[in-house]
Formats: sequence, C-alpha cells, structure tokens
Amino acid sequence: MTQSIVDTLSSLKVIPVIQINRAEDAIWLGEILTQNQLPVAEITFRTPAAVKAIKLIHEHFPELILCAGTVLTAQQADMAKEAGASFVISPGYNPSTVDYCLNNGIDIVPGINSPSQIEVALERGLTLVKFFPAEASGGVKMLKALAAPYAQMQFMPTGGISLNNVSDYLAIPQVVACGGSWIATADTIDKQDKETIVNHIQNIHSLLKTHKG
Ligand SMILES: O=C(O)C(=O)C[C@H](O)[C@H](O)COP(=O)(O)O
Repeated sequence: MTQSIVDTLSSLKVIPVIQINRAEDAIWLGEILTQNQLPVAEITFRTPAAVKAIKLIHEHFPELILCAGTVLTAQQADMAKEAGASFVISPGYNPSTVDYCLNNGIDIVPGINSPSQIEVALERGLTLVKFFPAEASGGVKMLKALAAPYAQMQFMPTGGISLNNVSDYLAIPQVVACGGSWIATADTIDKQDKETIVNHIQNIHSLLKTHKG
C-alpha cells in the first residue's frame, strides 16, 4: 500500500462500502462521491456487477481512491486489479489469498479480529488491516485493547459503524479510516436515491468538522 493512499484514506476518514447490483449505477455514484468531497469507494465482490462497476469508476473518476471489497480468492484479487482497483480488502485473513497478493504486487488489507491474526499479518509485513466485524467483535473497547501491543499496525474498522459511533473509532490514533455501508446502501443505490446518499455524505462532513474543533 503506498503511503499516499494511506494518507488520503486518513484524510477522508470514511470509506463507503458499496454493494452494487447494476454496474451503470457506478457512474452517478462516482459523480456524487467526487462532487461531495468523499472521493473513495470500496466496491464489494458480493454481486456479479462488481468488476464492471470498478472498471467504470476507474475510467470515469481516476482521481477517486478505488478498492475492491469482499475479495475472497486470488482470482478475485486479479480481477479487481485488472479492473482498476488500487487495493483489495477481505473480511477475514485468508493466508493463501494474502500470500498470492503479496507475491503478485496486489495491495491487500485483510480482515482481523484477534491478536493472533494481527501477528500473522505483521509477519507478512502488513501494516494496515481491517478490523471486522468491528461492533460485533467488541467495538472501540476491543480495538483499543487489540491495538495497544502492536504500535506499528494501523486499522480500518468496518462492520456496524455509523454516524453514531464513527468518531469514537476515529479517535483511536492507529485508526486510518472507517468503512461503512450506511452511506450508500444497496437499497438506496437500487432506488437511485441520490438525495439520501448526498445527505449521508454531508452529515459525515459536518460531524468531522465538529470533531476537529
Ligand atoms: O470485507 C468486506 O468486504 C465485507 O464484506 C465487510 C463489509 O465491509 C461490511 O459488511 C460492511 O459492514 P456494515 O457497514 O455494517 O454493513
């Protein structure tokens, strides 16, 4: 993972996790995200439209930080990279997928929720992991306890995060950014409910401004 991507994620602070059913919806979605100063998207491999959606965003919005989520296999990691994703994210730590990515120049942020998994990640030279499922694994309290012994590790908490708890996670120094599907849910995208998505983004900006003091 390049430092400049980590720096951008850390300045944006929130990553919309997106499940897209119609690839063409990626175009107006990319437009909303860039126009509203949240130029970042995790497109999940939960639907057959994922690869095309990644391609469309990469083509139309090259400035947007684009990653692929729910990447479970080496083959999906290859497809994500070919389509234009800058890095891939997985819900868990799959040793063979992680090793494949590391050996093939694909940046991967695997999911972890235990000290043992963090140590496996560290041994592979990884310095950024996803903390998933964040809330169900013990939330902020668990992440603080997990992060403490591993000063060199940074985290992207995801799973159960919303406007109500995102700032508690962001207050942890080792947290780079939080992921969440609440910003653009599959249902909102299907309905092309742009207003709701823009509102969520604006609420995030207002919250982050307040917290910067
Ligand atoms: O690693 C992946 O790609 C995943 O599939 C995990 C997703 O990021 C979460 O499921 C989003 O969590 P919510 O914001 O609670 O909906």
